[in-house]
Amino acid sequence: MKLLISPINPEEAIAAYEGGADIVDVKNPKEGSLGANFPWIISSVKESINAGKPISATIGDFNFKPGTASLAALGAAVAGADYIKVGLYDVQTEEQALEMLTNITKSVKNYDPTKKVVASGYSDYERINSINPQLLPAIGAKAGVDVVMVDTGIKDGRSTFEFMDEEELTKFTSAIRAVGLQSALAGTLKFEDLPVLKRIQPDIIGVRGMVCGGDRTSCIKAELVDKLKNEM
Ligand SMILES: O=C[C@H](O)COP(=O)(O)O
Repeated sequence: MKLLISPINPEEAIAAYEGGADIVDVKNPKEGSLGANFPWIISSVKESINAGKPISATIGDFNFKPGTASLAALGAAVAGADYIKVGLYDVQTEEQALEMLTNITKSVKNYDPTKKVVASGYSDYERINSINPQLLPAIGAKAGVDVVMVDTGIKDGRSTFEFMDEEELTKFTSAIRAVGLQSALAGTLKFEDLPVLKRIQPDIIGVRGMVCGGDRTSCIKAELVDKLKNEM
């Protein structure tokens, strides 16, 4: 399993990097679960770790706006992100998800085919009226994305494990593997979730709150990233 850590600025990115993060994921929690940060923050995070690890950037919790999302995705790629992550938040149907992901992927890969697109659904999809993430492996494969993920849409302390149990998450990651893509799990993961995460074996786990000491509005601590990396 690779470890994706979500800093909000270069200082936190250095802590994530020094603690041993495999992917440094720039986001802006003030604008939502997968809130987008500014292009200059993405670039400065990349510089701060001297491009020592891949950079990921979230482009937002999107509604059905394929054009806006494609332009945002290109912006993140130009700013230096190696992984471009989109949240299918106010997207309800398979047709909408496919149109979003196909155009985002085209926009990113036309610019640089080595960049990776991450399609994120939400484990708490029922409370935000979003698409069921179990539909995303097939849609993601059709659209040409690289990674399919789940996170929580509402950051109120409830974990992905409260909305999807081990069996559902195993089904999700197996379906992703079966179509040749990588899987990522996130959403208020905790140290005590590590045994079940090791059984599920996603390719990537994504965290913030866990390495801030439990409060995601606090800051990332290198020693907690290091502890997590060791326990993984
Ligand atoms: O991509 C990962 C998210 O930032 C997870 O954040 P969280 O662990 O605070 O839910």
